[in-house]
Amino acid sequence: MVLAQLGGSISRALQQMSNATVIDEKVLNECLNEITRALLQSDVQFKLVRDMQTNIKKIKGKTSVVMFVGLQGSGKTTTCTKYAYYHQKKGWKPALVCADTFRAGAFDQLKQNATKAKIPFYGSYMESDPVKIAVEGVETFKKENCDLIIVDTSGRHKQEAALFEEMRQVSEATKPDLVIFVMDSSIGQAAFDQAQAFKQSVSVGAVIVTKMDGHAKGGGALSAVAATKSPVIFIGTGEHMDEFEVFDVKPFVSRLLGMGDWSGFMDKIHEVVPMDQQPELLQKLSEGNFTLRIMYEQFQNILKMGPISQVFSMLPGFSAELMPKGREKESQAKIKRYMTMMDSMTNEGNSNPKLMNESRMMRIAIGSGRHIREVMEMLEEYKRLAKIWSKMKGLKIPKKGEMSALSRNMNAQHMSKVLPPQMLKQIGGMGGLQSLMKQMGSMGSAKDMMGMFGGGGE
Ligand SMILES: Nc1nc2c(ncn2[C@@H]2O[C@H](COP(=O)(O)OP(=O)(O)OP(=O)(O)O)[C@@H](O)[C@H]2O)c(=O)[nH]1
Repeated sequence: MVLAQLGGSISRALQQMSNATVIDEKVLNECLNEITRALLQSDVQFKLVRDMQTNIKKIKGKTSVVMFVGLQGSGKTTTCTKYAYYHQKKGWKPALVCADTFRAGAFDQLKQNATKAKIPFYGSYMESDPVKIAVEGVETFKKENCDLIIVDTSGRHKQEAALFEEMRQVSEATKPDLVIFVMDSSIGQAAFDQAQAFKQSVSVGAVIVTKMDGHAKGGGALSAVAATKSPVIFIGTGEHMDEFEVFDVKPFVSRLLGMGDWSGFMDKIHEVVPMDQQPELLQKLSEGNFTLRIMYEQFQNILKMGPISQVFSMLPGFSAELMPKGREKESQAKIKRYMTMMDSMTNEGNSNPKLMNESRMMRIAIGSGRHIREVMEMLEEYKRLAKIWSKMKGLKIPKKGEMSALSRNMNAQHMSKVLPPQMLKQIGGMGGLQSLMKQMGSMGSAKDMMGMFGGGGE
């Protein structure tokens, strides 16, 4: 098995496991068996593989201590609860410790969040020593057999010596398996220095970017990743407990580039559109040409492929608005109706929507036996889709099999143009950016393993 295949098999096995709602013995065994098979096929020594299996199983029963660090207001406390809640849903037994004695109200906030999520918490109104609270909290929850103990630490408005000293002491006393640096997506270029300062005090092993629901694109995350040499594992997308997503590099990069999820789009084209139609479709899209004909053909593909609900969501724009969930039948009928009107449009001799006027619309309506209102609705739908698909203009058409590498390279190239030069320099120029994105891309499936296997530190 070549290295790329081995990597693929392992990623798939990990991804399957991270998709599971509860990671129990069975899910873990399936994942390990899958990895074992791939390693053996790659001629890795049997003894090595067996030892790996045993070691991973041993670590699984161990309690993980995860310490959160970040500046005040970065969203640390909120993120601690989100992280705990996320893992609770996956079958973990998390607990929260509030070692933030600096901000009045921090304990109340954590207590309130934890109570809402039914997660045990520990803190004190009287004790002013964060190290003492952290140690007591971790010990208490270890005794209670919690397997994920999350320690929230103090923040400050800016990086200052007292904060870092406190963090260092808490870390030394609690010996976390993973330290997570929480950063606000809007900090921009300050991210590098900030993340580096934290990394110099404690061994940051992962980054979480908060407030991605706002206007900020989160470009600073790249600097934080470069400074801490650690992956982004989650993003915060709102104030609520479940507004928390596993980090996915493609939409993140697309957002940075302001292009929508077009690299995912390329993969989707390959899934949905028949092979022989792909080059022509991509060619037309790269010319910025989303015609009614293309819309018609994609409708045909969708209707042919069924079950419609699964296929639909694969093409950009064709999902939420055109076909709300649970109303597949209605949507299918709507598509057929649109197609009849489009047929009548072509029969009428001119299918250019730009040349549409009321009398033409009326003729199309009569020709297809529909109401003029429906013709207008269909044209509106066309405009909406054309707008989404017009983003594909200028797209380079990859050869078969080059998809991932190409989208990665293009992303890096595009990104090097939109990133502030100073940030690009910090990251290590174009070469640094490319390897950073590769690193980010390969993190996908490893992220859930981090807490689990106690990794993440240096
Ligand atoms: N919109 C949005 N708001 C968020 C997100 N994460 C946190 N917040 C909000 O950001 C504000 C600050 O969050 P906290 O969790 O209190 O910040 P903190 O970093 O713990 O602050 P200190 O405890 O003082 O260090 C709160 O109003 C949160 O509700 C997010 O992903 N999106």
